[in-house]
Amino acid sequence: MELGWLLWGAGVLLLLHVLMELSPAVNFALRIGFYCLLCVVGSALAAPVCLLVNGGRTVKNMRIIKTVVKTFKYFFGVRFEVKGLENFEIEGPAIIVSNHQSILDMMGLMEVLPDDCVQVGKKELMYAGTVGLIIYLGGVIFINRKSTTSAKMVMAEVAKTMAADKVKVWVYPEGTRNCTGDLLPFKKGAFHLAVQAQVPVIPVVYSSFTTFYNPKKNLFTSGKIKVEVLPAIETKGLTSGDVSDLTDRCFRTMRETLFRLSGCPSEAKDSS
Ligand SMILES: CCCCCCCC/C=C\CCCCCCCC(=O)SCCNC(=O)CCNC(=O)[C@H](O)C(C)(C)COP(=O)(O)OP(=O)(O)OC[C@H]1O[C@@H](n2cnc3c(N)ncnc32)[C@H](O)[C@@H]1OP(=O)(O)O
Ligand SMILES: CCCCCCCC/C=C\CCCCCCCC(=O)OC[C@@H](O)COP(=O)(O)O
Repeated sequence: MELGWLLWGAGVLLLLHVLMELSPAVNFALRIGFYCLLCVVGSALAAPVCLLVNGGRTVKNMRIIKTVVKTFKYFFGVRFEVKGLENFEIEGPAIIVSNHQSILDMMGLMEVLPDDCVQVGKKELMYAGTVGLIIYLGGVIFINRKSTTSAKMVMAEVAKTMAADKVKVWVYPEGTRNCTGDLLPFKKGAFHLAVQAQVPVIPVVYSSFTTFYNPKKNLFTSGKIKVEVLPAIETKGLTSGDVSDLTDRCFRTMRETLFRLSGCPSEAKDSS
């Protein structure tokens, strides 16, 4: 009886292995599926711990979430090379802006996430089962991207509470995932927020994943991601009239850094 089960198990594993060898699409789907499974199971395990330790929705839960997510990279052979962490050492609130390539960014996010920092996320994530629950417990700010008015209202509220709660806020200013090796134009919400709260903007750039991760080509192998935390950009004294300039300045600095870290400026520019 037990031998039967063992043989079945071995058979299924062998079949999966053969399928993965034969078909890049299956290989890719299984690896991404495994990533999602890790997220779902990790969240299910972390949620009760968050509730027991911190009692509910609070940014303190991010430490627990971070501990769990930081183990994921070992399953996929993803390595991080981080520079400039000292630029996070700013007392009190700040807006952190970074590029967003894939759902895999959650690993990169947790790799460098400073204490007392919440992210801005689309509200649909709240309904992603246990992942939605853990994101809620971590204090993520949910916005409705389809309604600029309501998103702006949420962000204005955040500007008011940032100083009181002394939290940093992490925004993906591209507003969506983008895995082309270039940046999408930045939305202005993050920069309005920084100016309204008169707090610095800290750009963070992740090198392009294109060499080891490309959903269109079913590519997902091991690889190295370079991360650089750039010096803070002050916003003291800026007004809403300066937001466009601030956005452009940040965009240009981050784009240059992206190309430098990815080591293939011409290729990245071509694909834009
Ligand atoms: C234990 C195991 C666990 C495993 C599981 C892992 C869990 C990990 C745990 C935890 C991590 C959680 C991580 C979550 C990650 C989520 C990622 C996402 O979901 S990314 C998508 C959503 N994020 C964004 O979209 C933000 C960026 N977007 C913005 O900031 C936009 O600006 C937004 C949404 C506020 C408005 O977007 P518009 O599409 O309407 O575009 P615009 O051009 O920016 O705004 C239109 C006009 O409104 C003005 N405006 C915008 N914001 C304003 C403001 N606050 N005040 C005044 N005017 C404003 C602008 O200046 C513009 O006007 P003029 O064109 O310049 O005239
Ligand atoms: C028992 C419940 C069953 C529910 C199944 C839920 C499945 C969820 C599984 C895994 C999710 C893992 C992803 C972790 C969080 C990813 C955050 C993220 O990167 O969101 C994308 C968003 O930034 C941009 O959205 P779009 O590029 O505009 O789209």
